Amino acid sequence: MDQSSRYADLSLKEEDLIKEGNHILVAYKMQPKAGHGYLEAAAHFAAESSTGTNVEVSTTDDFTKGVDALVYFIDEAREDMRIAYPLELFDRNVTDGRMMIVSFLTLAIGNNQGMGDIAHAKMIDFWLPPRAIQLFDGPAKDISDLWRILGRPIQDGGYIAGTIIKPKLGLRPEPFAEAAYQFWLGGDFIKNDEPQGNQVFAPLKKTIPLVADAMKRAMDETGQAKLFSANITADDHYEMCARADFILETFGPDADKVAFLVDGFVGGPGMITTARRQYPAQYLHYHRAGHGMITSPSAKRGYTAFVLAKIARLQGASGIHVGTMGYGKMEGENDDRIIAYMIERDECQGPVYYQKWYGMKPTTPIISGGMNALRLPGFFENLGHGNVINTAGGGSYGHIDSPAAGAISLRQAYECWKAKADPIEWAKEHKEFARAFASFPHDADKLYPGWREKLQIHQ
Ligand SMILES: O=C(COP(=O)(O)O)[C@H](O)[C@H](O)COP(=O)(O)O
Ligand SMILES: [Mg+2]
Repeated sequence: MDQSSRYADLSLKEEDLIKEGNHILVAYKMQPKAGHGYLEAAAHFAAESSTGTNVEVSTTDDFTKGVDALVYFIDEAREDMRIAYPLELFDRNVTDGRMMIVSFLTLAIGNNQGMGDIAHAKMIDFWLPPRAIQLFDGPAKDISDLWRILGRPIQDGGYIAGTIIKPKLGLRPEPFAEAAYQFWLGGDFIKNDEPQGNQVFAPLKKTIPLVADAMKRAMDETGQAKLFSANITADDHYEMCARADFILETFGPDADKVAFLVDGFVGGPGMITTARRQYPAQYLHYHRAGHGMITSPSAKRGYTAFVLAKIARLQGASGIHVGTMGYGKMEGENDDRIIAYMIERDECQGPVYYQKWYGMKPTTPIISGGMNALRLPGFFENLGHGNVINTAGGGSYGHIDSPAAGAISLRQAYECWKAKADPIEWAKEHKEFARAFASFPHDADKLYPGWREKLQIHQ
């Protein structure tokens, strides 16, 4: 059945839809299956994503038609399909009238992902009108809160040197806390790796008090504040809150230095929102492990990493991983910097839409995955600033001198980039940075050929 007379209106202009502000606009890369016309398939897609199904139903009335999603633009050659979703379509909370991201996802990227006449469709961008921005929680805490704790300026407070406790699993409580202490002697921020929680060999109730003690000792030793991002991920929100409450109580007077890490992609929006609403005084760290199943450029369905990050800001993530833009071990490209810009700025051009955030707090780009001091100068150069949290697991615990030396090498890499210095020259004056060359010789060979001779290292 061709539904294009009802679910498509190509006379609608994007700029008018934006001016009027009554719709959420969504851009997809869509290809119908062979034998299906583009507009016909697009209209069916819009029907299935809003009020319709594949046949006319007798219960439809005139009001229903007023909340249809409408295809307003197609460019078949570029697989470009854009749909306007009326705001009224989206489910709102009974308790406080706010919007929920689950409703956006069930409509805009729900059933339409498994339709018989669609070969593939991937969401590449979306635009929210001012009213929708008002109706999402947004972050409660942001990077300026961390800078304040670290005693830095709350604007442009700069690079936060972090790590992930490694090995990923298999440390018992004492060695775990010792690994944390060793890094904190040189660095600012530690996060649980995303699968670390309450394994039988490292019970949370035994590990966390030791980590809190390690933090205290490291702060006494260095005279600096330290930060810990604790994983509270759990299927059951009562379990999640039990973990969070125990952690806050245990850190006691240092509880302001605790962030909560939630595995938000596998755990889902409910987990993020529960953490956001139950603990608005804590920095909320969104770990996105698993996202590659749909965001990978090789995946033709789902949505992009850019879309995921934008969703995370709406939900209230204080920070989310944005990859390493081609400088680390995970998939990514230099121009992924647009992901960081969209979540940290008050307005920004996305791949399709120009989004204004109307003062919603920013979400920190968290840079993680195979990073070390040698890779950082290029990374900062590409991004254009260093106001990020960077967690380098291997880059810290893989430093041949110590985790503290690893941490110091990261900060020196940031200082090197800020000074616009040549990394080899910088290494001559900065020992820990120099020792990163010997620690990660494959990277050194690739990024700084001839480094051995120039630094007079013979091994
Ligand atoms: O454990 C790590 C990094 O460890 P290491 O620093 O030793 O590589 C993170 O889970 C990845 O960063 C996830 O990727 P992303 O940040 O892209 O989501
Ligand atoms: Mg990890």
